[in-house]
Amino acid sequence: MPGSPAAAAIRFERVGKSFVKKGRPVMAVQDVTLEVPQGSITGIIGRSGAGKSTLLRMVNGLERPTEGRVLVGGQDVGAARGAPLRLLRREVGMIFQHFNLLASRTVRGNIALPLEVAGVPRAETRARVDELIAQVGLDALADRYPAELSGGQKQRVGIARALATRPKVLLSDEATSALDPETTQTVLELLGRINRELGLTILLITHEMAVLRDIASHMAVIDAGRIVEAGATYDIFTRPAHPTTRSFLAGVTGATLPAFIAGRLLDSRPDGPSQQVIRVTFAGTHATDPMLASLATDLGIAANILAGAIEEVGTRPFGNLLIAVDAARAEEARAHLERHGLLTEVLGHVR
Ligand SMILES: Nc1ncnc2c1ncn2[C@@H]1O[C@H](COP(=O)(O)OP(=O)(O)OP(=O)(O)O)[C@@H](O)[C@H]1O
Repeated sequence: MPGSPAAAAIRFERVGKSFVKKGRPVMAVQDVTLEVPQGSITGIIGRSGAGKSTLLRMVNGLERPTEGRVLVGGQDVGAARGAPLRLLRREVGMIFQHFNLLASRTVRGNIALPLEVAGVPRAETRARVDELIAQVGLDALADRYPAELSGGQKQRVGIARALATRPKVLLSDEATSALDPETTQTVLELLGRINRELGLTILLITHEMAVLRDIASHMAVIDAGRIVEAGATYDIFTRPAHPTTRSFLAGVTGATLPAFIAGRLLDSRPDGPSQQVIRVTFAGTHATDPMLASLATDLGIAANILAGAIEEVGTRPFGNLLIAVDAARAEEARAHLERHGLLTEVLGHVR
């Protein structure tokens, strides 16, 4: 049941976290209420310093909230101490941007580490490590040292190590930020497969919208410590409500304004004849052509197409079309498009 504690793998309840920095209090996280659905891949996006790491570190008890609670599997992480906290931490694996591998240990040795710490018998550890190595596709590299591995291979070791204690939740702190685009894709695919096959809930933080587009079913946008927008990734990509979300999206949606228009774009309508530049977004596979044709035949409004692209969020398509119409008729045109289920956003005006 959505909204019930049982459906959430992680719940943030009015969470706040303040630090003292140079003698002054800094609110890193403020009044965050958020549910991470069981079995989801949920992404939190924000700029540098927005509070992403702090939020993530409260999930495994590396930081404690100064207000509110963080619940993992219904248990209050901030209130746990000693043995119960250690048990909770075993339920929460974590992977890092810079992998955090021990240089002195082989792939096998790194993956075995959390099992050794947990006091798992040697034979059992060995069998489990073999299983993990196969799971992340590192069979040929089991006896190599981190210095002999590529970034993508190191992150696979990080993932295997994080999975060793069979956690219910995996936290990912910018896990692909240090990787090239191709390697990023292979690591994201691995995370997607683990999520599906093990039913593992993944909570990731990123500053890249493309990461969310490719693997997150749910997402939240954090700005200056506060969640400004949260929901299903597809809904947010197709109907972004907050300016911060829109500015993140501007970089990843396929349709961008041609430079010769972007350079001339005015915020408000100038005096004299002008055109309004509009972004039209359509979800699903609806074609916009008939809509533009009907703009012309029904209303006699001609639209100039400036750019267009079909995007995919997960496996669901949505389209983006940038058009310019006579500013005097623009309101009518947008109302017509909206009536037919398309979303419109005014980007500006050109003379
Ligand atoms: N241990 C700490 N002591 C003092 N201030 C801190 C501490 N940890 C974080 N902060 C401050 O809290 C705010 C949020 O930091 P946080 O690292 O959570 O942001 P972030 O979104 O993860 O940024 P980045 O992407 O750069 O890592 C920043 O102003 C940061 O300086």
